[in-house]
Amino acid sequence: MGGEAYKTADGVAKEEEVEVEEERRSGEEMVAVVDGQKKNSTVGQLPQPMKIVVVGYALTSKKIKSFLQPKLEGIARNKGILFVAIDQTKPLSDQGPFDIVLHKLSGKEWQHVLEDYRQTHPDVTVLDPPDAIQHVYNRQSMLEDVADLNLSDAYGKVGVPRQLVIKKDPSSIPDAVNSAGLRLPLVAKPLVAKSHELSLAYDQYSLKKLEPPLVLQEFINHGGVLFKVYIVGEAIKVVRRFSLPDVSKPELLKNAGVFRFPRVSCAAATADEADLDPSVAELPPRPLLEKLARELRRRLGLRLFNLDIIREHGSADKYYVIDINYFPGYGKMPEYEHIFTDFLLSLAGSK
Ligand SMILES: Nc1ncnc2c1ncn2[C@@H]1O[C@H](COP(=O)(O)OP(=O)(O)OP(=O)(O)O)[C@@H](O)[C@H]1O
Ligand SMILES: O=P(O)(O)O[C@H]1[C@H](O)[C@@H](O)[C@H](OP(=O)(O)O)[C@@H](OP(=O)(O)O)[C@H]1O
Ligand SMILES: [Mg+2]
Ligand SMILES: [Mg+2]
Repeated sequence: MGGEAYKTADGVAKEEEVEVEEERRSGEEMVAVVDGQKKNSTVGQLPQPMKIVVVGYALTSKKIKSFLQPKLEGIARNKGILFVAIDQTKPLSDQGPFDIVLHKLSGKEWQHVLEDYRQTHPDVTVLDPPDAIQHVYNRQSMLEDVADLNLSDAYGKVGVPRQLVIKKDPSSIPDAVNSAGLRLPLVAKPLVAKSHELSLAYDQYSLKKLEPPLVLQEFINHGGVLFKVYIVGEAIKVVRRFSLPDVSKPELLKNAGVFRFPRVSCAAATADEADLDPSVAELPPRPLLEKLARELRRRLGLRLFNLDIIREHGSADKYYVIDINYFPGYGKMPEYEHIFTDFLLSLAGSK
């Protein structure tokens, strides 16, 4: 467990209200000094000791840049959360002690390190368990839980596009697609979700040009806008993003071949301020998303992920989950600094 800190007498650190000029740390003890005085404002009351939550992180430099922004670190510090970089060249057990380990790194070796650490440190929350992350790093297993859930209620129906997995032999693809009865156009995605080389195939014979292992997914017209549903523990935020445009029947007949879209989703701009057809822009109903997120959190065993959801164009309530990402770009999620730090506090508090 981390050490203790003294915070405002009401125990709540409000970074907009108080400006922390200096923080003095001695060992694991942290004292917030505000306006030159220890923040112990309520006359006649002793300051409330507050635990420091120590979060060890193992992230790529790209992720550190997009996620661990100064604003997040500042808000975290004011709430008594300390982010500490994990040194991968040293044994994990010799570092810390941590309350939480936050990670997004690849490699079998790192997975084993974490699995061992979870066994020997059951009191530390590892965000998230490596095996649960592996499950969504494969585009076949990724959507299985959504399909099994088969969510359908008064607010809408949530499914997944029909898809086929091709492990090898590209020459077999046209027949495999035909036998499975998949409708063109098809989106081809690398089986390993960490790769983002997406293609759109307009005719059956061009499918031979694709490079397995991949999944072939039916393209669903959705008005060119998708919903990114960010999940942080129990919190949910939805944003709109521009997406691939609809493919009309004449266009499908007119075109042939495979069109490649490297990193298409990363290039996609926000559509939150765009002047859109209201039937396309309308966000999925909140109760539907709450139910979906709650179920997936449990089934996937993940607390940090996002869902890419599209609504079939012309339908009011038919939704498809097309992608699930572990520890996505939270830097693009509105208010993530507050949501994420509150989540970390809730984890520490629930122990
Ligand atoms: N089945 C589909 N129907 C229609 N459009 C799709 C479909 N699958 C993917 N797309 C489009 O292609 C984009 C990329 O697909 P997807 O989200 O699966 O890839 P990704 O590389 O995993 O993305 P991310 O960067 O979100 O991880 C989507 O954002 C969407 O615009
Ligand atoms: O938040 P969305 O739009 O879904 O996009 C994310 C991708 O899904 C993630 O895969 C990226 O993270 P990694 O580069 O760590 O895989 C992530 O990278 P980032 O955290 O550096 O922004 C994003 O590109
Ligand atoms: Mg995506
Ligand atoms: Mg993805």
